[in-house]
Amino acid sequence: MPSLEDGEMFLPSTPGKFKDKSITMHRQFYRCFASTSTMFLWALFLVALTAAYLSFQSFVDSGSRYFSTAWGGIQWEKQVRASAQIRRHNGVSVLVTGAAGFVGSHVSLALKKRGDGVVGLDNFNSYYDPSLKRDRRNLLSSQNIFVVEGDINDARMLAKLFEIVAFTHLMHLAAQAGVRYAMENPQSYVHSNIAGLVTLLEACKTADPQPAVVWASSSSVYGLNEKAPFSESDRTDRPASLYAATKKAGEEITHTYNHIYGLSITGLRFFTVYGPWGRPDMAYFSFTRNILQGKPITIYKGKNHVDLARDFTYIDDIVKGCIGSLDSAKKSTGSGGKKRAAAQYRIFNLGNTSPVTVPMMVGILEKQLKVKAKKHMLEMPGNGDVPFTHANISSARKEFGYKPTTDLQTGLRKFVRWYLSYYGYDHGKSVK
Ligand SMILES: O=C(O)[C@H]1O[C@H](OP(=O)(O)OP(=O)(O)OC[C@H]2O[C@@H](n3ccc(=O)[nH]c3=O)[C@H](O)[C@@H]2O)[C@H](O)[C@@H](O)[C@@H]1O
Repeated sequence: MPSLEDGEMFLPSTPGKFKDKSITMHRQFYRCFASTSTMFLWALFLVALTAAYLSFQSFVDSGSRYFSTAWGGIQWEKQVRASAQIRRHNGVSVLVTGAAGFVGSHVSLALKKRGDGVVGLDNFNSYYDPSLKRDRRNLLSSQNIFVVEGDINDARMLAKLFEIVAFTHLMHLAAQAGVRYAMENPQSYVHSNIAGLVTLLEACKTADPQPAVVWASSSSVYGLNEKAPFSESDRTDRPASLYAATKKAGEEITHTYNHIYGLSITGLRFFTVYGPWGRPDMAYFSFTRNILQGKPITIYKGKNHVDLARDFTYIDDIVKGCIGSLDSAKKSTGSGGKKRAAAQYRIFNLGNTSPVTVPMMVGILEKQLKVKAKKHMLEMPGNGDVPFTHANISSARKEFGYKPTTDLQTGLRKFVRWYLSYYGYDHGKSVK
């Protein structure tokens, strides 16, 4: 291939009578021109290279800003180590993601209480009032549990945590929750429940030792399943919401990490967990707030005016299920990112086994609050809801003796007592 330096290519193909002199002049001119162009091209190339480098740097910087720089440093490492310290014989050290969340905070406290090492991780996002998350965090720190402020998508931060502490277990409870919000902000589900999960599993796979992973799936994976009660072997390939689809995807994703890298995996399908320090986006919580504020509540009705029903499960029962799963989990089998032997893969329903209709749940709240609700009935919109849930829990019972003991009436009484002590009985006017 001729190059720009090859002046010959610009010469006339048929030489004329002024050939000698003019050709020499032409050659000099074209040589000069050609070398200038080459230099120009090189300069352009260097400028482009520098620009690419600079924009990459700013991308990395903005990435770490996005993940917040609230982690790192000697003091931070000291807090992580202290929090991870095991204080009982045969204890475990657990990294709890979503530790400032509803289930995460309860599980963290229960583990710490029995002498296990616990390090929390939470990004304190604003899906619901972050001040409730901060208050849960304060509760945890009063029990010497340190909650790292960070995102499960931050691979560098995760690598650092696994470098500092040889976690025996990961209790992964961080997620974008909520069935209906998925229509408003679908990307947040992909960010936390898919991308975040993969980042976390990558960190677990390379950690040495690899932790055993216990994580929160959801009863929503049963989707349009009509066979009741729901068993783990029932169909889960017809999710009704994007939330459910990301949880189902999580079950498949964790399976691949189990299969390829030897991670021990236990997925827990939670059934509408409720209780003190709960999530304000859930129906029992927002209904309580609205009833106290004298505002109307919307109660969805299924097809043919059938009442919707949920297998509401009290938080203390869920905590027992989480700890039972953790204690019965076998070790991961991989090391150095390689599987050494087949590893355990389990999925359990953690429900209450006695569904209650939403109007009955409202009736219990009215009694506890001693206020009548202003009910607004609405046909269930096509927003991802399912008509009912009902757990078969025989697998969890057999494997680690899971046995829920709190009925909805008792559980809601405890919730209402907490709600009033936290927000006050002023019809929620000073709701945080
Ligand atoms: O167990 C699960 O898998 C899921 O349980 C809950 O999801 P959901 O059962 O929909 O809980 P709520 O949002 O509290 O709704 C409970 C019931 O109240 C109904 N509802 C909700 C809101 C409302 O304004 N009106 C109303 O009638 C819903 O249709 C549903 O039947 C959680 O929000 C999910 O994160 C969790 O994964």
